[in-house]
Amino acid sequence: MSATGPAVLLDVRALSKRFGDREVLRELSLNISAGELVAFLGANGSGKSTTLSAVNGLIEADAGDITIAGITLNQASARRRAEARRTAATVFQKIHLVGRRSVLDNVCAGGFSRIAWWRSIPPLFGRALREEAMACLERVGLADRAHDRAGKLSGGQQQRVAIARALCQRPRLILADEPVSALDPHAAEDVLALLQNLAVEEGLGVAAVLHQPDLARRFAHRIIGLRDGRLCFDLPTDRVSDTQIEELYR
Ligand SMILES: Nc1ncnc2c1ncn2[C@@H]1O[C@H](COP(=O)(O)OP(=O)(O)OP(=O)(O)O)[C@@H](O)[C@H]1O
Repeated sequence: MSATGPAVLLDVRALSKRFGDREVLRELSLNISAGELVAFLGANGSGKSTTLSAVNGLIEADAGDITIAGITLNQASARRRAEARRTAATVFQKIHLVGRRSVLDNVCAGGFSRIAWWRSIPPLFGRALREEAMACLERVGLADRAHDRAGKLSGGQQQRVAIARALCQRPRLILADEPVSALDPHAAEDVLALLQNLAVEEGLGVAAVLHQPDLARRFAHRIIGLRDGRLCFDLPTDRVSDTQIEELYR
């Protein structure tokens, strides 16, 4: 925390993106600070995933600036850009674990950017990486499943493993794109409670695209509402009215 408040980990300014003749993001500006979970709500096609994809580098925006942990991507050297991108770890709805490998091996994959390529084969993972991966599993409450095959775990547990893998990247920011859409209500609550805890207890910034306004209300500190690629509102959760949320989906 600086003298002026929590560190801004993500600052997006006037981000615009077109796919063909369709304007998907229209001068979108927002930020996320350390210690907060920010939910993104909006109807299908409103630009939520495109926003996160521009931040994590899966797509390139047409205009605007993205600053991650103080590094403005389009002004930085390739090395600094890579450093900024490592600071932001992404968790997807589709979990993409290697089901036949152990939970621990899957989590180790989060640390691959820090190790020599020839060490990224499970028998060659170093002890330090395995210990760090185990610590990440402890943070998500799954250390006791470290040696099980990942494919044996429930959907909710697998998403927690994916979060542990993201943590093994040593991020300051987690970008979660529909992290609970494939989960039952109980597992969804567990995953959001975990993401909230990582924000509050560990000071990470968390951006979570959600399709469940009720979960956003319960777990997010702030809600950003998008409609047709524009910001509709960006408010602390307790100041968002039901009408504002309904209007997003009309
Ligand atoms: N790679 C792409 N090529 C062409 N159009 C795309 C591409 N990615 C997204 N779009 C379009 O951009 C618009 C915004 O998509 P985006 O996935 O960001 O919306 P969203 O708010 O996340 O929606 P959803 O809730 O359905 O996931 C949609 O109309 C989508 O079809």
